[in-house]
Amino acid sequence: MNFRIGQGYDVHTFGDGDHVMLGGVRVPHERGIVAHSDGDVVIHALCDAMLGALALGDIGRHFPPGDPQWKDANSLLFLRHCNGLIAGQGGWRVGNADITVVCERPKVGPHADAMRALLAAELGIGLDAVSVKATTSERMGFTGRGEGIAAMAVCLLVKA
Ligand SMILES: Nc1ccn([C@@H]2O[C@H](COP(=O)(O)O)[C@@H](O)[C@H]2O)c(=O)n1
Ligand SMILES: C[C@@]1(CO)OP(=O)(O)OP(=O)(O)OC[C@H]1O
Repeated sequence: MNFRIGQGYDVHTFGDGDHVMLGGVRVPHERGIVAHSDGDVVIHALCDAMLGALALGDIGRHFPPGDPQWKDANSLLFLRHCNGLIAGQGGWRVGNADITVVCERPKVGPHADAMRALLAAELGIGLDAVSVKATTSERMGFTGRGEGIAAMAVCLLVKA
């Protein structure tokens, strides 16, 4: 078995709106997200981790932020594309992924299992191979002040 590891990080600011997309799940919130796509920081961080594991650049290289075709795009499209990309590099797949969301609110915990199920299904891997966690910043910094939301992802790619 061959292994590669990658990490990813993404941040978006809160803006007008009534929900945030996290891990493909619509989470009700009194703010929305400012982004070119749907601004799903969980998926963006995961895509960057998958791309990084094979040194394939980053999400902005594959889906340029100025490209109108990605306006309001569902980020699951990006994940599907990245999963196909790594498979096409000789048969890599995600062995497991571990994601941490950083925000004071919304509460992520009640939605984490739905995110895990969606991401695992999209990647074609087991539920136990996808972890979604959350933490606050104890009211410090930009996430602590509620200005934005961040996510970090680590993933292991495996190939027989
Ligand atoms: N947006 C968030 C933030 C945190 N949680 C859950 O609360 C726990 C405690 O967070 P601390 O930052 O005080 O350590 C954390 O372990 C998560 O279970 C959450 O669901 N959503
Ligand atoms: C996802 C893309 C797609 O245009 O744009 P955004 O939704 O703004 O997200 P970001 O993580 O800032 O940049 C990456 C872009 O590829």
